[in-house]
Amino acid sequence: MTSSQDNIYAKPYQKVSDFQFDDKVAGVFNDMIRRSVPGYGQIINTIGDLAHKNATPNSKIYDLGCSLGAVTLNVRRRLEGRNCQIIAVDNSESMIERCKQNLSAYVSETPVKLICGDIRDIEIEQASIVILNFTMQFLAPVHRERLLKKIYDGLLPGGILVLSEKLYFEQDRIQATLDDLHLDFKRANGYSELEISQKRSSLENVMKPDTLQQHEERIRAQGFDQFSVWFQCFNFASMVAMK
Ligand SMILES: C[S@@+](CC[C@H](N)C(=O)[O-])C[C@H]1O[C@@H](n2cnc3c(N)ncnc32)[C@H](O)[C@@H]1O
Ligand SMILES: O=C(O)C(=O)C[C@]1(C(=O)O)C=C[C@@H](O)C=C1
Repeated sequence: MTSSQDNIYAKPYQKVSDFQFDDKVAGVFNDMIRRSVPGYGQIINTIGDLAHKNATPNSKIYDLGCSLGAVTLNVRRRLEGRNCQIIAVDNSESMIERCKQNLSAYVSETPVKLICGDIRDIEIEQASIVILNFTMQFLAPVHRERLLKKIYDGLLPGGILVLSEKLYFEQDRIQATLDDLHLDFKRANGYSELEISQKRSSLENVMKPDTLQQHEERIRAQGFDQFSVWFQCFNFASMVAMK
């Protein structure tokens, strides 16, 4: 997957506008997410492993908030001979356009239905796996419970949800420490203090992280039988929930 280097926040802005998944972001997104989210590459690969182990024959797999298709591409390679279909959804036209190109670069027997739309509006059915990889954090908190309920209802018995999110911690020293380690990760990946602070301002109104406890309680409240964090680095985690 090609991507230019992210220098969107490198020059000073008088007023930083709210973060959007527009054409500018889509053009650098692969670089941006790899330099911003610790463990991103490992999470993508492991979602492929989870798909390989859990996708049942003739079922559907949903990649909600698919961006450039990193999850879909990895999962698609791991579904050999199972007659599955992947449904990949994003409401950013720029992301969907690029995702389409990325998917067409490889041949696969598994069909992908690419939908440009809101994940709150799409139907989920016959699913063995639903993946929300750093997407739900961008949905206003009031919409999160209904989305999880819809996912639970659309999963087949034994189906799984993979949910990756940035976390917030109520213990103030833990929050400050993990946040600082995350910022060091960004610094080590070449982001300047200006880039870090302007990106932070732009995300403030649009990305609202929950605590791990909020995630677990809300997920279990929908009926999921089993829940665990399977990956965490600083304030980024990936969870798995089983129906
Ligand atoms: C951080 S990115 C996800 C990264 C991607 N899953 C990956 O693993 O590379 C969040 C994506 O969710 C999409 N998104 C945010 N809210 C959405 C919504 N309500 N409906 C559909 N897509 C949404 C954004 O356009 C963006 O592409
Ligand atoms: O929290 C941050 O500082 C981030 O940059 C995180 C994050 C994310 O978790 O999705 C935010 C926006 C971009 O999509 C890439 C990374």
